[in-house]
Amino acid sequence: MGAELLAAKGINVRFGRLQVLVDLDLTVNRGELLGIIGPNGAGKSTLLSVLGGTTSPQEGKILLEGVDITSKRSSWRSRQGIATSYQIPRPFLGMSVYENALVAAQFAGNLRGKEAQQAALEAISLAKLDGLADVQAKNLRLLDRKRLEVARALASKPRIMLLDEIAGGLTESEVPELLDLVRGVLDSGVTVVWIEHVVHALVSVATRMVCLTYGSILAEGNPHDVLASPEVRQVYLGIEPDEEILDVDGADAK
Ligand SMILES: Nc1ncnc2c1ncn2[C@@H]1O[C@H](COP(=O)(O)OP(=O)(O)OP(=O)(O)O)[C@@H](O)[C@H]1O
Repeated sequence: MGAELLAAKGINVRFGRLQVLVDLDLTVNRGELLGIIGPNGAGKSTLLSVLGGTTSPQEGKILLEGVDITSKRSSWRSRQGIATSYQIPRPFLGMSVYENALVAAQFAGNLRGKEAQQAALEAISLAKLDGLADVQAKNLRLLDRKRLEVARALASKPRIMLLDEIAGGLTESEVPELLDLVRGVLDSGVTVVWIEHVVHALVSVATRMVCLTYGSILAEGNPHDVLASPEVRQVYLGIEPDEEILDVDGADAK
């Protein structure tokens, strides 16, 4: 089996007259954590939704292990192991953590009976929510809702997980806990694609990084090399090539 798990080939997406993805090629390799960064409006979420099947490209193909799945809906893709976790956690608020994971196992993962129950329990355990299994989702703090969102994706027994800005809204002290969770997902054998504006978080776990701008790939490779490249510094971080980085996270760098 080759390294390529999921691939986008020659993807073009237009919303009316706005071209959001331009002849985009992207490969996701088995076992990697591919981080995707880029300025607002670069097309990152659109790319993730094209991979997950909620947006159809006007041109191009999506391949899963070399098989063309471009015409397949997101529900079909989730049953084939492509799970998506969105920026805003949206569990069923009136259901418990366990019930939410179970529903995901049944509907996203197409699992039944004991197998679904087992998948839900394993997902809850990996997401470190064991002690909260009976708590209603509406009573969880934000970090635990994020955990639940990852648990719901895990319960479908995915091969690949697409994460869209899941660190958003967390405090600095909560981010390391989320990183531990994502590392755990990766260590369990799930390939991860993670879009994130919290770059320092992403760079600490990503095994490869892509910087997107105006719907095209500006740079890709080792995360530290990508962040250090003059093009990325200028376009994404707003730093001129000969300017020293004083405070990448602060307003001074903008
Ligand atoms: N369904 C849609 N209809 C019309 N325009 C859209 C739609 N979805 C996205 N866009 C536009 O496409 C462009 C790219 O959006 P996208 O959300 O993919 O960018 P992004 O890189 O994820 O941005 P951000 O970092 O701000 O989330 C934006 O100009 C956005 O307004």
